[in-house]
Amino acid sequence: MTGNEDVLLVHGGTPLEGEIRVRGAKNLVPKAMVAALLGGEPSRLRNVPDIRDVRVVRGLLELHGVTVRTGSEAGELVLDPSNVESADVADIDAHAGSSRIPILFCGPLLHRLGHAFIPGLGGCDIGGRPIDFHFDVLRQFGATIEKRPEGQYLEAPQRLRGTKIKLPYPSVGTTEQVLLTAVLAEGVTELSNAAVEPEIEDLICVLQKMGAIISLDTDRTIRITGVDRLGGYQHRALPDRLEAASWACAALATEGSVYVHGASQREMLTFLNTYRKVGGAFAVEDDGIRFWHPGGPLKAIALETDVHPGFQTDWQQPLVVALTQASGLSIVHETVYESRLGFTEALNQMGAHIQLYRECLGGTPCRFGQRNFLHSAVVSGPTKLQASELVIPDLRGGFSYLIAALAAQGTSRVHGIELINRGYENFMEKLPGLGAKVEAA
Ligand SMILES: CC(=O)N[C@H]1[C@@H](OP(=O)(O)OP(=O)(O)OC[C@H]2O[C@@H](n3ccc(=O)[nH]c3=O)[C@H](O)[C@@H]2O)O[C@H](CO)[C@@H](O)[C@@H]1O
Ligand SMILES: C=C(OP(=O)(O)O)C(=O)O
Repeated sequence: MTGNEDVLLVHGGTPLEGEIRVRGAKNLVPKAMVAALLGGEPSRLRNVPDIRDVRVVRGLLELHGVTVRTGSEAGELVLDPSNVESADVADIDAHAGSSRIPILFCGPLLHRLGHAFIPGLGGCDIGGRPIDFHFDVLRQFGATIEKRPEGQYLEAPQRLRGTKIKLPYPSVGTTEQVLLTAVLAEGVTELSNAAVEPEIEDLICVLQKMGAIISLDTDRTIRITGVDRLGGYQHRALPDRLEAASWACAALATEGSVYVHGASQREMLTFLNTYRKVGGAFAVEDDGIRFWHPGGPLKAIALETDVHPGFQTDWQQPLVVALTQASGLSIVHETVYESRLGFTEALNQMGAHIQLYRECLGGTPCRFGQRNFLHSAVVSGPTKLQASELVIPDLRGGFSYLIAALAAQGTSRVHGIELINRGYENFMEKLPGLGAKVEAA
């Protein structure tokens, strides 16, 4: 790409047609990389996408003394944690604000070194995103935490001990925090009201391969029996169901057809049901899923985001773009993040009719109902979208703006596209491969 690397001109109005491949999940791969810190031997992770969150975690692991090299297969990483004890982490401040993953280094570093320093977190600005649950559970394991201006300093005065925890909300990150800490803690940990996203199950598989003992009950309870030592693992990361859904929405909104190699039905059941209700068509094949607009009007729906197995919040933003093309009034109730609908303002500038509400418009009152957050939307469609000047606010919002620009009439200027690299591998190559007319500004 030449010109301004961070601004993309999108000439809209052409359906996306063709094939792309999704690889390992952004929400699993960096965590499986962190898990390698717990092992006494090297680990091998396959199906690793080339995205910024992976590069950030690789840098952090290397800083902590883990040798990371590419394996013989494309997308394979070999992670060797033998030198963690002798690493010099003086430069850790440079990693502040890079992603949400550093918080998950706490348990592994406390086990290995007895202390950990966690720089300020990054990640999408879609709500307050506190980390109070993380610190509450780490204290329960026996860690002490000191807030410093540059980050958080943690110590484990003695070996961490298994404990009984009930999460106030099934937080994905906190569930992973508990898993990565409990596996080497002394005794049994019982975690109730845990998150059970497919990426968490895959992390459990990684840890079991390393020698951990973990059971998952049907009532969101996870039990972990701590062991004294873990080995390495060999694992192929589950595919990115969030990226797959984003391309599915792009096919629908542009009236095109996209075959997503690597997409897996099992982890996308809820998305696929919703896609069908909106009027999208799909065919599940051995190696992936084909998504297309079958012609005729799309249908308005009522949608509530939720923890798994509900409708994943990261699917919401791309689907909203497709809903601007559906006939009638769609209702969207975002119950996971309080500020994940702000991206709709730019869609309205493009001609969409989306009204935000503070009330819980879905069937279920959520945590945000009485708290003044614009977390429900009514999307009135269909509306013709016109090109616009767009500034990317966050990862999924950014991909959603690309979809809107591709569906719109005219040429949009999309600023901040670098943010999309955090979770969408090679999207700048995938787009022209699907017939999208895009160029650097
Ligand atoms: C890197 C990664 O995997 N990111 C995913 C992960 O984010 P992440 O792990 O950050 O999300 P959580 O599930 O923890 O957050 C869910 C809710 O819990 C709240 N909360 C969380 C922790 C805490 O200490 N206190 C607290 O109040 C959050 O503000 C939010 O309202 O799960 C989200 C929900 O599926 C996804 O949208 C993100 O893509
Ligand atoms: C919110 C997301 O990610 P993160 O937690 O990394 O900010 C996302 O993937 O949409």
